[in-house]
Amino acid sequence: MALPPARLTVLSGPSGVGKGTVVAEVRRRHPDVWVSVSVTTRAPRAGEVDGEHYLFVDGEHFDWLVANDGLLEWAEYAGNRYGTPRGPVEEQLRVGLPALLEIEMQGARQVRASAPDAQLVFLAPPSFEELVSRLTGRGSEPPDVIERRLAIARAEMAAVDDYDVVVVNDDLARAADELVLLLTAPPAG
Ligand SMILES: Nc1nc2c(ncn2[C@@H]2O[C@H](COP(=O)(O)OP(=O)(O)O)[C@@H](O)[C@H]2O)c(=O)[nH]1
Ligand SMILES: Nc1ncnc2c1ncn2[C@@H]1O[C@H](COP(=O)(O)OP(=O)(O)O)[C@@H](O)[C@H]1O
Repeated sequence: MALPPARLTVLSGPSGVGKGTVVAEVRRRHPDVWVSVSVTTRAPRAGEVDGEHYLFVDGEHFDWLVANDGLLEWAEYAGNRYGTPRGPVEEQLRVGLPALLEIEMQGARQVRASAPDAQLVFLAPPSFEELVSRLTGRGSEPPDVIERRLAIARAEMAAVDDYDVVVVNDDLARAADELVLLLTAPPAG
């Protein structure tokens, strides 16, 4: 009997909603869940490890990856570029295993266009006020960067209908459980 096709799942949501926290919780409970490591031109934050949180590259390296079709999708976000290395995702799906991308909205749309079977999950905050408080409380960005991210967040919240599923990140454990179920759910149809 043929195995069901492996699923590509995209998790998006506004900055500060808790994408990184939910994905970390999923991996803590299920270390076997495979999550793509993106390349970015953004500078590492304190505590971020090259090759683990991101592959930190300069603009020239990023250009080279784009020119050589090395990225499955990429986007500019708040003044930096981010992209998903194509090879590891394709290999994961080729051997029949689920793959998770944690990326922003423009990238999610590119994935939808190139892989119509991909499942798009939107991680939503319990309220906009809670989003502001999480983003401010994280303390990793100066006020002007927070303002810029909140402006993008408003647009992102308005695009929720583009997604297949909405997971509300109120209770961390519940949100992580929901995401695990979605990752392993067979594709519809
Ligand atoms: N399109 C795209 N977006 C990405 C990728 N990697 C990360 N992002 C998104 O880029 C945005 C900014 O990421 P980051 O600077 O790490 O900030 P944070 O998500 O607020 O902690 C977030 O919405 C990420 O989901 C990628 O490979 N492609
Ligand atoms: N379910 C939750 N309840 C309360 N705080 C949360 C929850 N999930 C995440 N946070 C907090 O919100 C802040 C932003 O989370 P983070 O994972 O960095 O967001 P993102 O990756 O979406 O930008 C962090 O300080 C994190 O501890």
